[in-house]
Amino acid sequence: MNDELIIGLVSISDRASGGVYEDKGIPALEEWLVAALLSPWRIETRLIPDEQAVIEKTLIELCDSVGCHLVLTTGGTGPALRDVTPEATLAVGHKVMPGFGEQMRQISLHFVPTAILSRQTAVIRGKALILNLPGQPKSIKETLEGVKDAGGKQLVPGIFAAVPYCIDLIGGPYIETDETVVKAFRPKSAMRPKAE
Ligand SMILES: Nc1ncnc2c1ncn2[C@@H]1O[C@H](COP(=O)(O)OP(=O)(O)OP(=O)(O)O)[C@@H](O)[C@H]1O
Ligand SMILES: Nc1nc2c(c(=O)[nH]1)N[C@H]1C(S)=C(S)[C@@H](COP(=O)(O)O)O[C@H]1N2
Repeated sequence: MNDELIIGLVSISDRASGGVYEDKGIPALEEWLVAALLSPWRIETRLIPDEQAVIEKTLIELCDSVGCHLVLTTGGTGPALRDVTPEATLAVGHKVMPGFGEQMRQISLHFVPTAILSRQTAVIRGKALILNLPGQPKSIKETLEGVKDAGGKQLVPGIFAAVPYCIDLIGGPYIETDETVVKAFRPKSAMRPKAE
């Protein structure tokens, strides 16, 4: 089916990939996507260590060979010596998309003061959008969905709000979301009537 969104999920963790602890990154990403996406999608997953060459090779394979439209990474974006996910992402990108990292830090500051230690970025490689998310499994939902008050009112939009239109612009499938999880923003001219 050619309107199916192919999503690469990459968990970058020395300890999870080495079997020291169970990987919670990929399950957290998948669980969030199940709740958020209404249009057809499938995932390709990779669990790898914090090695720049391995991260670059994995991102290139997912974009160029698997044909992912969207690649979400988790982990390796802090200041520690082995945290090199942003460097690998920038090395394989054709265009830098700095707004995603800026928005993630805005969101995360509502949860932790150490959000300023995060170096998440995003790039376009060919027809794929690659997005870095923080490593803490709970931060995946926080950054994708944004900040809501106790009544569910959106205070700061999540970064996923901008993903469907970005994928439209790079020639990928039309993504529809569950608005109670995340509302996709598109200009009126780019909206399609909702499927009944
Ligand atoms: N894939 C994962 N599964 C479960 N917990 C994780 C995972 N990645 C990170 N975490 C948790 O989030 C914290 C911050 O993530 P970060 O990417 O900075 O990991 P780290 O401290 O560099 O260690 P490692 O690369 O070995 O996971 C970790 O210390 C760990 O508690
Ligand atoms: N939403 C959210 N963002 C967050 C965090 C968090 O707990 N929640 N942790 C911060 C911390 S402590 C660090 S070091 C950076 C980088 O995280 P990473 O190395 O796990 O990718 O993300 C930050 N962003």
